[in-house]
Amino acid sequence: MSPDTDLRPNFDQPGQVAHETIPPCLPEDHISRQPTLLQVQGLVCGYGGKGLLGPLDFHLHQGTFMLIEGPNGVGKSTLLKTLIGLIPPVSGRIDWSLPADALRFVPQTRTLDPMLPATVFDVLATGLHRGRGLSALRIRPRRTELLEALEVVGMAHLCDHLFRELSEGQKQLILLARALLGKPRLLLLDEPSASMDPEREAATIELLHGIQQQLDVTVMMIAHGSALARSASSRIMRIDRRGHIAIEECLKDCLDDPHHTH
Ligand SMILES: Nc1ncnc2c1ncn2[C@@H]1O[C@H](COP(=O)(O)OP(=O)(O)OP(=O)(O)O)[C@@H](O)[C@H]1O
Repeated sequence: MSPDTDLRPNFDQPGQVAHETIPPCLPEDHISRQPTLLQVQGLVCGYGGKGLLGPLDFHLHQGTFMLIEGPNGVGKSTLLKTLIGLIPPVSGRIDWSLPADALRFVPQTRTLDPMLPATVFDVLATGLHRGRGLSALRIRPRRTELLEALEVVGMAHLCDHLFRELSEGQKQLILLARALLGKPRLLLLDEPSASMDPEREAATIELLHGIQQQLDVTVMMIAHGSALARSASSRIMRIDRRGHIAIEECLKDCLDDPHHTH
């Protein structure tokens, strides 16, 4: 992130966070003129060769804020994990046109080891690891760099605390700070505000919206029924109980996309 760009929302004064909807600021035809970062064709996601979701066809332009909604258990997390290669697709194609290290995934905190003997600093430092194995762990992070990322989410005071002793909402903010290290071009977030109070949730979505608008970072985020998240979004993917998707364009610019409903 550019040090000149102050995206800090009102984390310190939660009572003053505005709850009005966030106006989409991009010009109407701006997004469809942006490069396509992701093209998905006939994708079926699932486990052990058995389909859970799909077939899905959609694309993602740079600069999009895409919200993914759907009932529990339909496969939203499975979809994100399949897109980033953590789960092999049952069938179909996933074509990224940006390097893997430009993507950052923010998992649900409940998927993490509750006994993890790491401080917030340690967890954040893993956001700088590149490559595989022990060589990836030998990185010596600069404390100031990590503190700057923590300041963006209002958590710098927790830098030396044990990660496992934080609240779930605080953990979510730490994982978000970790995702902001380096220069991500795409953030994939699995319910980043699930455990947050309304003020923190509003500040987090305001922060993500600011990152998307000012740094041209593309966002793909799972969230359950958040009106604020909807208002920040330029596309909403709804997954129904049969594993089918419908994509709503919140700006008129993408309506020429032949894959926009399924
Ligand atoms: N490793 C796995 N092996 C087999 N099945 C799995 C695995 N992980 C998840 N599932 C199953 O896949 C289905 C979809 O799970 P997933 O977590 O993707 O749903 P979701 O839509 O993200 O749900 P929620 O909104 O509750 O987070 C669930 O029935 C789940 O039990």
